[in-house]
Amino acid sequence: MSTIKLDTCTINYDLDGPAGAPVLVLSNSLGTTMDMWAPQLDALRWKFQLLRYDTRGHGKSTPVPGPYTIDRLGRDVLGLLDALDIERAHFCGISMGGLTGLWLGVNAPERLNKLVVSNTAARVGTAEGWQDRARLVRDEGMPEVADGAASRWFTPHFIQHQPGLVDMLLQQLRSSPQAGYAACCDALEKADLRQDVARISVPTLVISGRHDPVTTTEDARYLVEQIAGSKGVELDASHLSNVEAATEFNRAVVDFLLA
Ligand SMILES: O=C(O)CC1=CCC(=O)O1
Repeated sequence: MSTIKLDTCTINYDLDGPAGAPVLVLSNSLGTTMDMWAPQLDALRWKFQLLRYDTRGHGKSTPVPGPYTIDRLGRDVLGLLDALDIERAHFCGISMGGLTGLWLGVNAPERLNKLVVSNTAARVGTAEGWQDRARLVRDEGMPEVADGAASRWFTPHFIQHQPGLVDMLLQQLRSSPQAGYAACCDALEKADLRQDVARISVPTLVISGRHDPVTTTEDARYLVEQIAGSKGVELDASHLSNVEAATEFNRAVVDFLLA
C-alpha cells in the first residue's frame, strides 16, 4: 500500500500487476474499501496493472472534513493518475465509484481508455434519503447504517450461503470513518449527472444487478440509452455484484476491456 497527498487528504492506494500492462483503476462503493475488489484480483491482474484506492473518507484515506462533492471525488482520481504519471487508464467503479466514473467520462474523457460503471445511476437515490443517511451517521455512528446494509447489498440467498463474505464487507462498513462516510453521503445528495451522461463518448460498459434495490436495472437502462455505443450486462446479483456474481462480473469486464 502507498499514499499520495492531494489537497488536505491523503489517498491510500495500491498499484499491482505486470509493468507496462494497461492500468485499470478500481473505485469502491460507499462504506467499503479497496479490499472490496478482492474477488477481482486473480482474474484481472494478469492482464492489467490494478490501481485500487480508498475513496476519500474511506479505508485508510483520511476522513478530511466534508461535505465532499462528486467533482472532488473525480478530481481525486485525476490527482492520483497525475501523481503516478499515468496519462490514460481504464476505469471500473461500483455504485458511488461508478458515479465517479461517469463524472470522469463527462469531464475528463482524455484520461480514459474504456469505462466500466457497475450498479450505479446518473442519480443515485434521492437528496432527502442522503440527507437522512448523513444525519443518522453523524448523530448515531456507523452501527445504525451497518444494520440494514446486508439486505441493500446482497440477495437473501447470498446472505444465507456466503456469511463469511457478507461479514467481511460489513466489517469494512462498520470500520468506516463516520465523518468520511457522511461527507460522501453529502456528495451523493448533490450529484445528479442525468443531463450530462449523454456527453460520454468513451467506450462504456454498464453492469447491473437484476435484484439490486439501490441502483436498479432501470437506472442502468437509462445509462445505456444515453451513452452512445455503450453496452449493458445484467447479472444475477444484488448491489455488490462484483462480490455476489464475481465470476460473471470478471468475465464481463475482461471481455469488454480486451475486445
Ligand atoms: O446504500 C448503500 O449502502 C448502497 C450504496 C449507495 C451508494 C453506494 O456507493 O453504495
